[in-house]
Amino acid sequence: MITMKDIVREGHPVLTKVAKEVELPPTKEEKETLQEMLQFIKNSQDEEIAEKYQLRAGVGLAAPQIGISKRMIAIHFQDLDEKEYSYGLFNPKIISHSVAETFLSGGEGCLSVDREVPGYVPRYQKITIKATDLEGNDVKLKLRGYAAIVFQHEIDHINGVMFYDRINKQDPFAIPENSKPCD
Ligand SMILES: O=C(O)C[C@@H](Cc1ccccc1)[C@H](O)SCc1ccccc1
Ligand code: NI
Repeated sequence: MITMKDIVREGHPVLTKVAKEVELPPTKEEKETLQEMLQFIKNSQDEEIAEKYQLRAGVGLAAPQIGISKRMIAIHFQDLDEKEYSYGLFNPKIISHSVAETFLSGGEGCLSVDREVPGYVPRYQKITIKATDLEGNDVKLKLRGYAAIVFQHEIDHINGVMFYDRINKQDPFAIPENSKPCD
């Protein structure tokens, strides 16, 4: 079972490397790892389990965050319309995106960053991604708003990009052109 001791923290080189494509079909071990990543996110949202194992709540996790430099991400959350997103994905890729941008007015956090980093993180408002899921199916997801933000945060991780890399250094709260807050 993955717990916080398995989460790599900022400063570790694996977080700023571009992770390797997973050769498909994935090995049994790669599938098990991705399943464990998804289970960690679900556990982190379960009050009792999170309390018992002192898990920090998360909605996504990328393999580099557990020290594995492979293109695998796990995402689990319900958006405000109660739509559930629960995916373990191999080799996710953004194949198209809007010009328009968005951001969370409260900024972003990260399970690998044990500090507050204030500022808006500009993200695309809409994205289309393709990937392979845990059952080996090709998936194509059209995402917008908060879901688009979560998936972009996790895809950044497999490209070695941390959320604070995207914050405007001169003015962290500058509102990017052609953007609107997501919340
Ligand atoms: O570190 C991670 O990759 C998990 C992040 C993902 C994330 C952060 C900010 C915005 C979108 C996605 C964690 O989920 S950070 C903690 C958290 C928990 C619940 C809701 C939002 C963020
Ligand atoms: Ni993160």
